[in-house]
Amino acid sequence: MQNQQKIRVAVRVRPLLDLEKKQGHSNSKIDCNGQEVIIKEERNKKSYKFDHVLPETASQDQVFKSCEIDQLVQSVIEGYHVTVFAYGQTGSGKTHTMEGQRDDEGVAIKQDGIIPKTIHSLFNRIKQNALQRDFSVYCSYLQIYNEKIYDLLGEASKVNFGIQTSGLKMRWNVRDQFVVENLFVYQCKSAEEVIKLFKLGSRNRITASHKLNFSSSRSHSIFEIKIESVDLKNPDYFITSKLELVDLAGSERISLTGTEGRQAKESIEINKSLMTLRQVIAILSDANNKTIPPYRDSKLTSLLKQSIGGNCFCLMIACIAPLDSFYDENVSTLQYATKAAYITNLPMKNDDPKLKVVNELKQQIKSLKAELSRANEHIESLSNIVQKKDNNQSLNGVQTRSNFDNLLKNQQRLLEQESSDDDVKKFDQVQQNERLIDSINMVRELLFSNKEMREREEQINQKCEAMYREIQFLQKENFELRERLGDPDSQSPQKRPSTIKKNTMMVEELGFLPEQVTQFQRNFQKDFRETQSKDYRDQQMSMTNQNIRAHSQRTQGRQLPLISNYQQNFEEVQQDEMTNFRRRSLYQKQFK
Ligand SMILES: Nc1ncnc2c1ncn2[C@@H]1O[C@H](COP(=O)(O)OP(=O)(O)OP(=O)(O)O)[C@@H](O)[C@H]1O
Repeated sequence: MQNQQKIRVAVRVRPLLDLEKKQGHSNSKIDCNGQEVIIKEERNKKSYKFDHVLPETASQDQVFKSCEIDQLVQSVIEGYHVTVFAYGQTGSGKTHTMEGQRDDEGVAIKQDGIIPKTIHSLFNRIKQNALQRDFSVYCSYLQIYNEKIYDLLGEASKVNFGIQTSGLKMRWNVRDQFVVENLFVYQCKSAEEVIKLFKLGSRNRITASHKLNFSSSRSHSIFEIKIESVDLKNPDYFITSKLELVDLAGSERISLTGTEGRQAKESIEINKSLMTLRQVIAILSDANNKTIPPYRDSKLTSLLKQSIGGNCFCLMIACIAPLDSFYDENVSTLQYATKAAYITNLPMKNDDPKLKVVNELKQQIKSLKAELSRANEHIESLSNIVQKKDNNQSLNGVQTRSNFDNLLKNQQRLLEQESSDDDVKKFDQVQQNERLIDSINMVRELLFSNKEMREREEQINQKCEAMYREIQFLQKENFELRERLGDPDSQSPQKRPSTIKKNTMMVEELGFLPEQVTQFQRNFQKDFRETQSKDYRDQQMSMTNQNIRAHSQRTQGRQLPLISNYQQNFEEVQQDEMTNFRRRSLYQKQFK
């Protein structure tokens, strides 16, 4: 098929770290030769080929260029979904490749990785296309930790992480497949804004130290950038696409990482979800295997369903490290990377779903019109037969559907005045007339239901637009509220919560004017500086978090009924289509 695309696979070998060199390790195990990776063990030598091979000397820039990520960004601009994910064992360099080099807090600060480079590339492309299309960019960031989903940009932070134990819910949606409910989505105007959010989320991501990695990610993370664009010349042409940048937690053997207690439990969960991912890859890569891939067995595979074996352009970056102890895991990584390269995706342009429904309905109306004109012709020929048979009756050319009533009357008259001489002839005539009357009624019903469908379509379009406006309004409201609350993200953790608490109370509960709020803020900050009590700050912090959570639930909760309304309407239209279809088949049967 024309649009089929294999998952592209790149392998990156990380260099030995200083500490590893000091410990006496050397890289005699892995060689890169063009598109080939050769991995050696004693006398064994295994060789694997990939789309891109990045040796240990490859810089972050070279990785970005060799993997042709700029082209993927262009695909997103054109309306295709794109996923880039890093895979490999713990400590193999996934986070370094995706984010860059981390500081002690786990935030990438040096050697920008794929994510920041991609964000810059995206905004450059948006600039280049700004004269043709109007773009809106939205971001969200989540982590899957111990098989639960947490919002890295919402109220889930390291500070109150323990409170959000139940995680966010995942919901099945016919169009987008699995979606996470109540995930914070931010509209961003510049690359800097997106990067700021990304860094904030990364800081909230859970990391821990173990024997193989000083700053090991304990969760899978998905940073999603959604792009909507409208053609400036043709505002009806609306496309939406998403770019998912995924940094998986690394598979790990507890015997090597030396993890215990909570970390050991994390290892088990990480390995379980990666096992499901491997199963999905193995099934999809084997054309003879007809088993249904077990996407639903883990949150990770559910959320990556569209990316692996779905409708996205997908790039997998398999990371390996040149250490003896990594040999088995490296071989396993290379084997799954080889399998992934066999998986076929079917990237599709994501035109506006609203537009799609409208086009489908237009198509349906067109085919109903064609059927109707065929029915008219049929009626006309039947009328001619009837006319010929009854010389005393003149039907005066029943030709179009506007003459249905005349036809009906004439046929009834015909029935009443039928000569009684020939009983057999009369019986035929009666039957024919009955059929004719039935068909006319049926055509009428079809016309009527067509009209109803058009009205319904119009209503749905209006509802869609209203809902869309409402969602945008809510997002804007959320964003503004956060900003008004003193941009908690840019403040130090000690200062942030109490300011938020004060602002939240003022704005939400008391309903002060903005100038009053600003004055209160100033007073409060002064009060706060004078208040040295740590207990007081802790108490304020927890109250603030509760307020933000309550507000977020309230605003996001308002979107759900709208969405369910929309779904209900959509189902009703589908029901109507079914009824129409049945009517048409009945009608066709009648004339066979
Ligand atoms: N290409 C590279 N050049 C220099 N240092 C690297 C490179 N790749 C990885 N590193 C270093 O190796 C260490 C482990 O890398 P990283 O944290 O990215 O591994 P990971 O695969 O994300 O591990 P985990 O799954 O445990 O999170 C880090 O100190 C990182 O800075």
